[in-house]
Amino acid sequence: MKILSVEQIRVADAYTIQHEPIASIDLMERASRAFVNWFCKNFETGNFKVKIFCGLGDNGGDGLAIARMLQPLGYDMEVFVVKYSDKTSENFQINLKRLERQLTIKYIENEHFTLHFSENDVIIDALLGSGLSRSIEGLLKSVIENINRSEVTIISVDMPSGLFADKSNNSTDTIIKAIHTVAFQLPKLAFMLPQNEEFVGEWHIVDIGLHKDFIQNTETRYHFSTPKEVEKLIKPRKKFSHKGTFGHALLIAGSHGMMGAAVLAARACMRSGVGKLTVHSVKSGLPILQTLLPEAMYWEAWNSKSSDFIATSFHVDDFSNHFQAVGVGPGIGVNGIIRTSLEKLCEICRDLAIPMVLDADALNNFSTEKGRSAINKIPESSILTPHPKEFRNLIGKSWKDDYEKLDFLREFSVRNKVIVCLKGANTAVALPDGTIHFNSSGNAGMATAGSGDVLTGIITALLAQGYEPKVAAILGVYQHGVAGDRASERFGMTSMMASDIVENIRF
Ligand SMILES: NC(=O)C1=CN([C@@H]2O[C@H](COP(=O)(O)OP(=O)(O)OC[C@H]3O[C@@H](n4cnc5c(N)ncnc54)[C@H](OP(=O)(O)O)[C@@H]3O)[C@@H](O)[C@H]2O)[C@@H](O)CC1
Ligand SMILES: [K+]
Repeated sequence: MKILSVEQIRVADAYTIQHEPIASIDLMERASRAFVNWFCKNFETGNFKVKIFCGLGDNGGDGLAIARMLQPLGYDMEVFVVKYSDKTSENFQINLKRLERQLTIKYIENEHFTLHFSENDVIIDALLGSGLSRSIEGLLKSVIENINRSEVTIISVDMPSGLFADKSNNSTDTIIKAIHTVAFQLPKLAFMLPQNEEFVGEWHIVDIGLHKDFIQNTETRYHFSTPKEVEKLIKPRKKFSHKGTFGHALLIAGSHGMMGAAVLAARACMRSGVGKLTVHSVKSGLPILQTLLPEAMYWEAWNSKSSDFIATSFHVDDFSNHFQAVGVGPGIGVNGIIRTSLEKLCEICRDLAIPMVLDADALNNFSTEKGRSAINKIPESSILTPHPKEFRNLIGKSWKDDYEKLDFLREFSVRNKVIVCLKGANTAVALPDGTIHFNSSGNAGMATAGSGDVLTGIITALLAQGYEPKVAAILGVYQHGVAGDRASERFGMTSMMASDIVENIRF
């Protein structure tokens, strides 16, 4: 699903009006109806009051139409219009007249207002939507502060009022803190970013019938990977396939005391459909791995200078005609010898066109001063899976906000021609073509030790099975999240562990 900018949505709106064709006020009616349908499904009538706060633009117009539609359905309504300006939109005016025939509207015109909220109230926020052009001040600010203090359920129409859809707010800005945001047609970039979580709450999309041709033909750098879109990427298994069909993966993981990382990645790899798996790790890991994962083969770090970590001088002959994918990093440790091994490994994979996943310590080894100058050795189209701190170390600089983080992410991915999965809620998968794809699955319970190792295993398995790197990254991140969601259903977010994620992988 595309994420369009405010400007693009405005054009989509105009295009729909012209080409469907539909009158602007009727499109507003359709949008409001879509909101009402969502609302009725989620909030049955009962012992509560719905308090709608309307601004003076089209978001306010939506609010007035919503009030008109909800009242006959049995909701106890109270409608407030905040008169912060003399300017109103035409659709607002039309809907004001329509509603005045049905309900008494209360006006908030100056700072001398008092609002009373009771516990069960539900507030619908239709003060400002995508037309926000500056930080909120004055009367609107006072009203929003009052609403936020109420601690009742707040539902925002299209946008939490005061939040910019595709750029950063100032840290001191006044913004509605919604529990739910019901957005029209497409999500906004702001919804994807951790910094906005407290304002957006849980977000939902309702279809308002914006013109499909326009959306299809509009270019955007941001996408939200919906379950439907991603699940289509899974290749069905054919009846006459054999283990060779699904590739042989090599996982380079673990060190003395860090064998759990290797086990998690390896188990996830096997659960994700790889034909054969070899794990390359330290000698002391052999009994651990062979006991916990008899399905995998073991390749001992054969000339390591220390038995504690992998420091193999990789040789091309060990790879050619052997492996279809290499995943490297979980628990391997960081030092100059390991980095040299990694550089050699990158060289071999590049020469033999073996796709790679680099995670955790593989990335940390490229995050030292010397390491950073060797980043160009990572083969094109490799998949890197850092969490934000690893990414910060990799690029050697911090970002001032989540928007700048996305810029750095895109820059890094385009410059190095690699795919970067920046882990977090809505993991952002940055492709070398400059696009960023946000993931839709997963939960906060996945922020637990070993969760990243599981992802490495999943993506490595997909690469070995011949999935294109960008598909492997988007699909792998999604399936990892789905497995995490299943694990949290069973154990709860607090109690789930990375091995529960592995056991819930299902392709
Ligand atoms: N997209 C679609 O297809 C559809 C969209 N629809 C709806 O339209 C909404 C967008 O409507 P909109 O453009 O009228 O913007 P909205 O946010 O209501 O207010 C703009 C007004 O507020 C003003 N203003 C701005 N910032 C301000 C501030 N800080 N403090 C005070 N004032 C401020 C601004 O004034 P100005 O910047 O010009 O001075 C202008 O007068 C969208 O979110 C959705 O709900 C649906 O109805 C149908 C389909
Ligand atoms: K709003």
